[in-house]
Amino acid sequence: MSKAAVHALRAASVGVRMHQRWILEGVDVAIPQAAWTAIVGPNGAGKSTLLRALAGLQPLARGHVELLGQPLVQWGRRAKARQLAWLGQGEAVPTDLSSYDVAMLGRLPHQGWLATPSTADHAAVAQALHATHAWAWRERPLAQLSGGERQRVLLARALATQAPVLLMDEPLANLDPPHQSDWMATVRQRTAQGATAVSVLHELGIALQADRLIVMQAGRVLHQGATADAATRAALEAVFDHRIRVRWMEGGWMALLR
Ligand SMILES: Nc1ncnc2c1ncn2[C@@H]1O[C@H](COP(=O)(O)OP(=O)(O)OP(=O)(O)O)[C@@H](O)[C@H]1O
Repeated sequence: MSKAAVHALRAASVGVRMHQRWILEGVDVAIPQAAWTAIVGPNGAGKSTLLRALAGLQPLARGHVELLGQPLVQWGRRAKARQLAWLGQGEAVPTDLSSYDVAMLGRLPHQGWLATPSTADHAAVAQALHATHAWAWRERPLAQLSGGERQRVLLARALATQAPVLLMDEPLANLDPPHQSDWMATVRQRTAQGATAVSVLHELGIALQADRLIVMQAGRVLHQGATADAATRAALEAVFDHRIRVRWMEGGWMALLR
């Protein structure tokens, strides 16, 4: 198979059960490389669970997931951590660590046991903290930052990994509009360089800027496809009971509340 045909991630017949309930059922998704895919849908649709399943963080009752053409379960822990960076929701992070050291945690998969960070590690951390505009407070502990500032440091940690696949669950939580825009620019820049980004988003105006959407409803994938396709935008309106309208305005697709 050519490299271009290998998906960054693929889920086949994935089912997740929790407390005697199917949370995901019969989920098939194919996520192409070098593109930004947004996972959208109402509360409780299973978006975070799908993202966790794609990251190998969610035990599956059925089906399997492949990362870059190889079953996820066959990847070694460190090898997987170098390929796949994760930004979760409300993650427990030691808040006494400085922002710089938190971002450096993203370099762990590249470092040997007890090795001091290399020049490449420091360069990756500096680049990531600049990209999220968090460099100015690199010496401050996470505990002393606001919610949005903390989120930008956690995003820097994920970016510092420099993994080809980046999974982000509600990455815009607490970010003000300029920093949402910066996040989008960073994602576009990374995907232009060949990386793959997958993000769970509630901000539909931003999700509509993604290359592709996975539209979820009640534990199933209702639709997946290019944002440019009318069928994808119709699925988005349908999954929210037509309480939103997607319209072309000022050179882009916008979601308007009804
Ligand atoms: N630990 C758990 N035990 C039982 N049910 C769970 C658990 N975690 C999530 N669920 C249920 O699984 C379903 C999907 O949850 P998930 O967090 O994936 O949805 P989501 O689409 O990300 O929602 P939201 O938009 O509200 O963040 C929900 O009905 C939720 O109540």
